[in-house]
Amino acid sequence: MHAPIIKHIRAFTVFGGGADYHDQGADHWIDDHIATPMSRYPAYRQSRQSFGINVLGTLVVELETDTGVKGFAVTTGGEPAAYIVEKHLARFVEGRRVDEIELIWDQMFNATLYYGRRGLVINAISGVDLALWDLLGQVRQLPVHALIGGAVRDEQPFYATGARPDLAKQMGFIGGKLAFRHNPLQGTPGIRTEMERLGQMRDAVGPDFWLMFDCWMSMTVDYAHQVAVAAAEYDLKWIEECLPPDDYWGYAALRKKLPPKMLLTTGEHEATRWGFRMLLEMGCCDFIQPDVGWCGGLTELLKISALADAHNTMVIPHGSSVYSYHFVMTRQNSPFAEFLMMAPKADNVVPMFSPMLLDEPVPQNGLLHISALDKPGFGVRLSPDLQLHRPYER
Ligand SMILES: C[C@H](O)[C@H](O)[C@@H](O)[C@@H](O)C(=O)O
Ligand SMILES: [Mg+2]
Repeated sequence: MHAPIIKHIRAFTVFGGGADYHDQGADHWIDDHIATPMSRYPAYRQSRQSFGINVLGTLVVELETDTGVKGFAVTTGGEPAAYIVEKHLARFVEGRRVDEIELIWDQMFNATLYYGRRGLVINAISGVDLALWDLLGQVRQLPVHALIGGAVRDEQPFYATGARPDLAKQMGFIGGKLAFRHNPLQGTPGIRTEMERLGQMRDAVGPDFWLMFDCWMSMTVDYAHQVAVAAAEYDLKWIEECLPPDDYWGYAALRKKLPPKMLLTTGEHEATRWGFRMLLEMGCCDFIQPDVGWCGGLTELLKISALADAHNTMVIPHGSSVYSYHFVMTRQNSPFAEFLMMAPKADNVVPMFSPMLLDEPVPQNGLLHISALDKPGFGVRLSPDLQLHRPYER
């Protein structure tokens, strides 16, 4: 069968939620005193937007074939990522067949190796890769999960990340992940305050509902160890991304001295199979959490997943809407997934990349059924109401 040729790739930017989901309005739980590596500076403790967490905005990558079929994807990256797509990556995409995804990925990665390897460049490559998978699904009229081996389960359970694990339990989620809000400089008093919150949540949700802390790269090994020891009393299930992504040695040391049963997780700011090989081979964590929009896209996540499986390690992707839902449905070592509560008070379920995607599915009673992912590609459409800007039009 003749595979259509990709005639155009276009890179747009847009602000206001969506893939850059930290780009929210005021009074949102996701920007309320959450500890970060910048928390050592009091001026940057109240709001992550104050130090620029939402400075990039969303990158929208659109592909169009010579037969007029379109595919798209969104990720974090904004205008600098759009520059990389239009000025550098486009030459490896335009003129290729829609089914040359591996070849395109290899050329994009190796052509940017001298300045890429992780971060923004890999975000841009991820955006192109996800758009390629969406386009292939549109051309073949198949959902992405059917292109990568098919579902291994009928429905997928989710835990919820947000300020209200007590409400998440009522909504049917299997666990609740709280954002940690104190940093090492706030010492024991800060830990005490967090344990009061954790204890109240444990009382509210009972003994079996999972409770976790997300620490967003904000701690030292010693402080993370103190937090873990204190949180063991409340049966914290895992402590997440407590150290900077490059501190593989710190993660390995911390993991050796965590309380029994408590898991150590990380990976959302790691990239490519090589970065995750470091995490796996150095024994940094109990399971990995790649973001499919930041780690290299679906093509790379499939490689990362196989490597993790060989290490008997689960892959629980960082919340990334439909771009990870299709993936987790097809992997035995991804038995549950994350859902980020994007309602400002974390008190109801709204689509994660709202308001950018039409037909974006959400878990119902904490579960996503495979039938919710039956449309071609990733099964979503770009909202026509978006103010798209193409900064580097060719
Ligand atoms: C809730 C965390 O602070 C981050 O905002 C979140 O994006 C990420 O770390 C997560 O695991 O969901
Ligand atoms: Mg996290």
